[in-house]
Amino acid sequence: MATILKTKNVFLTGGACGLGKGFTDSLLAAAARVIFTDVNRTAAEATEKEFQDKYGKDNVKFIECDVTDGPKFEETFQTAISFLGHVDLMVNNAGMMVESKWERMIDVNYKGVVRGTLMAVEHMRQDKGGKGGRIINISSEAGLKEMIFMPIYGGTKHAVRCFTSCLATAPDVKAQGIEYGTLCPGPVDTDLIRNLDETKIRHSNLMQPERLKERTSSVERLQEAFMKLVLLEEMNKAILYVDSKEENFYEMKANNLGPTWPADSTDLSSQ
Ligand SMILES: NC(=O)c1ccc[n+]([C@@H]2O[C@H](COP(=O)([O-])OP(=O)(O)OC[C@H]3O[C@@H](n4cnc5c(N)ncnc54)[C@H](O)[C@@H]3O)[C@@H](O)[C@H]2O)c1
Ligand SMILES: CCCCC[C@H](O)/C=C/C=C\C/C=C\C/C=C\CCCC(=O)O
Repeated sequence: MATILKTKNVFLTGGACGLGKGFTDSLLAAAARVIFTDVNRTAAEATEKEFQDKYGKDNVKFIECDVTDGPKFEETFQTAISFLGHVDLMVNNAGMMVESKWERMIDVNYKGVVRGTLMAVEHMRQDKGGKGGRIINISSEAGLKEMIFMPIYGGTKHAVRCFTSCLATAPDVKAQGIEYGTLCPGPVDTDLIRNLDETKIRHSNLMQPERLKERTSSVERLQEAFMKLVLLEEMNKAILYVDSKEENFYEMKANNLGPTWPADSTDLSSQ
């Protein structure tokens, strides 16, 4: 795997725990170099040490940064560029699911992803002197369907999917030399879905823990799906939906989800 990674210099948000930690592990195992951020310093420092021992000190570094803090996020991204030379894979993963903290959740889950994406685009775009690259944003099954338990979380995840797919189908995408992909996991066994009470989701009395358990994937399964996305020969417009019930992953393309307007504006760029 080490030799076929197109993108080796990675910036990932929310890498201390859960999926972000899993994705970082898989990228490092494939010989990438990763800078990851998080707000949880204690967990992140333990993760940094674990990965530095496993993959070498020069290959992974943690920088404390909250994705809702614009100036700090910008400064952290510039530090990452100095450390790596350039960033060619941006993974906007940091997220939370606490319906009662809905303003914070919109800031983290949507504004944090938009901020990270726009920063990476400015750095990567070949039509402005960059080297190109890939941007993967983490949405959710709740970004594809309406889930009564999580209307605001789901709204942020629909927004992430829509935003990413709009950029992927824009007329200047080829000139930018950037590919945009979205990962949409169903429930995964991380802290995000533990202790689901009324502060975290709505109608928690209707949530049947055994049914949730049946539908829950392991972090390892999501690592496999993530690497499938990373290793696609052509990734632009890909939306990878991971359902725990199926053996396979569902790969969709941005404009397979429904009509877009214009139908696909990337076609307009060649006219
Ligand atoms: N676990 C699931 O069922 C599931 C399903 C679909 C999508 N997702 C998405 O996957 C992503 C990762 O979630 P997870 O399940 O690993 O959750 P998690 O809670 O285990 O990990 C999230 C990480 O993000 C960090 N983080 C939170 N707010 C941050 C901020 N403002 N700035 C920087 N870092 C921050 C946390 O400290 C934590 O380390 C999220 O975007 C989540 O919405 C999770
Ligand atoms: C409550 C799980 C939160 C997971 C959030 C994550 O982003 C993924 C969401 C995708 C689907 C979650 C939707 C519903 C939960 C699944 C099964 C619950 C079964 C509920 C029941 O029938 O009791």
